[in-house]
Formats: sequence, C-alpha cells, structure tokens
Amino acid sequence: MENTLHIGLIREEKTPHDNRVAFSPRQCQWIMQHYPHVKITVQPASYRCFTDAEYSRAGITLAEDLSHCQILLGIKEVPADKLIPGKTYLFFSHTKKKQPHNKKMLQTILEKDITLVDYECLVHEDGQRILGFGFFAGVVGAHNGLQAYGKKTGLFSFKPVHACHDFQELITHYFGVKLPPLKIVATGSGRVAAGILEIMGLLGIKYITPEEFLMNQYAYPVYTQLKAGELYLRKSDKTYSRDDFHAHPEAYECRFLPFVTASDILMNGIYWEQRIAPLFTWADIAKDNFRIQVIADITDDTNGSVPCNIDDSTIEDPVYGVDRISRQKTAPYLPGTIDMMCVSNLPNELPRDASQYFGDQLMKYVFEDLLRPDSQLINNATIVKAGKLTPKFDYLEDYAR
Ligand SMILES: NC(=O)c1ccc[n+]([C@@H]2O[C@H](COP(=O)([O-])OP(=O)(O)OC[C@H]3O[C@@H](n4cnc5c(N)ncnc54)[C@H](O)[C@@H]3O)[C@@H](O)[C@H]2O)c1
Repeated sequence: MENTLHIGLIREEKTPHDNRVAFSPRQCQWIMQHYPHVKITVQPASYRCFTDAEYSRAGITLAEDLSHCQILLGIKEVPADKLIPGKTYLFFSHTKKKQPHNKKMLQTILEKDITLVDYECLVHEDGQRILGFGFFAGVVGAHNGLQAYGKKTGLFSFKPVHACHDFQELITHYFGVKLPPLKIVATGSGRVAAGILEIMGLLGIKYITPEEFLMNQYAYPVYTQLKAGELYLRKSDKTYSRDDFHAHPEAYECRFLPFVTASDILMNGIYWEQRIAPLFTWADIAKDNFRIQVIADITDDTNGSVPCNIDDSTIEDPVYGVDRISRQKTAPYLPGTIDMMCVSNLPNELPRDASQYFGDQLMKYVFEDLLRPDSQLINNATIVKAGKLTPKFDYLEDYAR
C-alpha cells in the first residue's frame, strides 16, 4: 500500500544492552489491527525482554534492515554509527541538559538530517511528563530495600525481582509473607512513589500519618509517605506552595530530620536537583540517634538528596555499606553501616511489565499524534527536525556544533 506508515522497533545498541522495548508483541499486534495503514517491523535482538519468537508468533515481521521505516522507536541513546540518515527517531536522548557523553550523537543526528523526538519532552498540557518508567523503579526499589533490611537483620528473605518472570510472579512470591514490625518512611509523590506504595499494599504494610509515625511504636510493619508539601517549608514564612517551590527551591528548608530517629528504612522517591536541600547531613548520620539502617535511594543522585549515596550499585550487586563515621564505602550488612541500594536502572529488573506500561502510555497519549503531520505535542518534543535544531532547543547550538 502506497501510504503505508512503516514503524521500526530498533535493537538497543547502547552497552550494557537495555532489555526494554517500546511495544510488546501484543501491543504491536493491536496497533496493526486498529491502524491498517501502519506496519511494524522489529529488528531482532537476543537480549530483549520479549523474544524474537514472541514477536513472530504475534505475526510481527522481524528484519535486520529497517531502511524502509519512516519512524524508528528505541529506548536508550542510539550509537552514532547506527543512526540511519533521514529517519524520525523517538528515544530518551539525554541531550537537553547538554550531557557531554551524548554530544557526538546529537552532532551525528544533525549531520544525518534526522528528526529526533525525545520521549522525555512529551508532556501533558499541565506540564506532567507522559512517559516514564518510574512506577516499576518504585516497585523494584521498594522490594530491594526490604530485601536489604531482611538480610541485614536476618529476619526474612525475598528472591531478587530479576529472578521473577514478571510482576505477577513477584506478587505470588509475596503470598503468606509476614514481615516483622518495622517502620518505613517513603518520600515523593510521583511515579516512583506510586510504585513504592504498590509494594506497601501488596505486603499489607499499614499506612500511618507522618505525625503518628513520629510519635508511636507499632507491633506490625508500617509506613508513612512524605510529599513535597510535608518535606519542605519556605524559610521566610514556613509555608509551602508547589509552583513557588518548583521555581525557588533554594528558598525552602527540608523538614525530614525528625524521621531519621523514627524510621528503620528510607525509600527515597522525590524529584531532586542541586538547589533542593538534602534530606539530612553527614553530621546527622554520625549521631547515635540516627535509626535508619537501610536506604533504598530510588531517586539515586550520587551526593544528592541522600548524602551517603556515594556511588551507584548494580542489579547484580545492589547493596553496599557506608560507614557512618568514616564515610567510606564498605561491604554491606556490617554493624555500624548504613546499607545503600542505589541502582539506577531498576525497571530493567521487571522489563516485560515496564515495557508494557510504557507502550500503553505511548499508545494512549502519543500514538495518534505521531500519525498526524503536524502535532503540537510532537513538535514540542522535537529537538531536531530534519537535521536542524528546532527553535525551542536552539540553546543547544554551541553544544551541538
Ligand atoms: N533508580 C531508577 O531506576 C529510577 C527510575 C526512574 C526514575 N528515577 C528517579 O526517581 C525520581 C522520581 O521520578 P518519578 O518517575 O517519580 O518522577 P515523576 O515525574 O513521576 O514525579 C516527580 C514529582 O516531582 C515533582 N516535580 C516535578 N518537577 C519538579 C521541580 N522542578 N521541582 C520540584 N518537584 C518537581 C512532580 O510534581 C512530581 O510529583 C527522579 O529523580 C528520577 O530520575 C530513578
């Protein structure tokens, strides 16, 4: 058919290889049934969370050569030598903050007359991002944090999430689990926080208001959640306004400190940047009354909102210790350490569910726009159009040349 729109799902070539994908086999099937002029081709990959055979069984064509496709969908950055001239690419480019390691890629995108639409820049009218993997980062991070506490105390044990086929298997794994009394403080209110709360619900951990959490002890596991409004107050008048906080975070102080003496585990899911005050300081960590033993820093900024996040950890080896006095990295689970879970690619432990969720959001809120010749949503997220920086992103000129 002449006006067929060919979409390709590219193989993730960045190393280490990412196992996620923009559409599952069933989602590809659904799209082709509902949009007869759209045809999807999948580039084979041995490490993708859905196998080539699963795409084949769903009736999706697999092909190494995607040169017939107008639109190519990936997840992570595409190595410069793999970029096909003249195509429209969608992926997380990590270029809008002039990230040095992606400079060469952006230069090549300009040279090869490519159009780059960045998933991160696709936003709803109120400015909220449409696409993200935060929910499953929260799920996996909360699980890993609990697992670390179980290992530290010797009180319980879970299997790693990446050993589960999918989220459904993880849920089954939780049946009959009885956790000891413990107190968890979770921070944030976005997707990551929603994932943390999902695990709290699945394990029957009871919600307690922040005020009660600080005052009481419980004979069963409990958690509280601190959103930005509970975490930060303007120094001048002790109030909180969301817009003002987003614009002037440096004018706000952090109110987390009382929770360090009342919690066993911190699950950190806030949005953070340099101008935002950290949750506590090294001096607080060294004090005898610092009760937190395990920190699942899902936000995961090294030396960021959690000062004792001094390094990234990996899915294979997710936890390290930090000595509270010497501030040095140690083996985990020693007396006197805080045990840190600082994995930056948590959704890769549940790639099938994370991909499926991503594809759902893409289908619901972006796909129709992608098919239109002139969509405001897509235009706003287009960093490069046919080899030229768009006006919104022309501040990247010096970085890209
Ligand atoms: N470790 C991992 O694998 C992993 C995976 C995904 C996300 N993350 C990180 O977790 C953190 C939270 O992610 P998320 O998916 O929950 O984000 P989100 O976009 O769903 O939510 C972010 C929250 O921060 C608020 N926010 C947005 N802009 C802000 C600003 N300028 N100042 C203050 N607050 C602002 C929003 O209102 C929202 O409540 C991010 O730092 C993200 O990078 C880590």
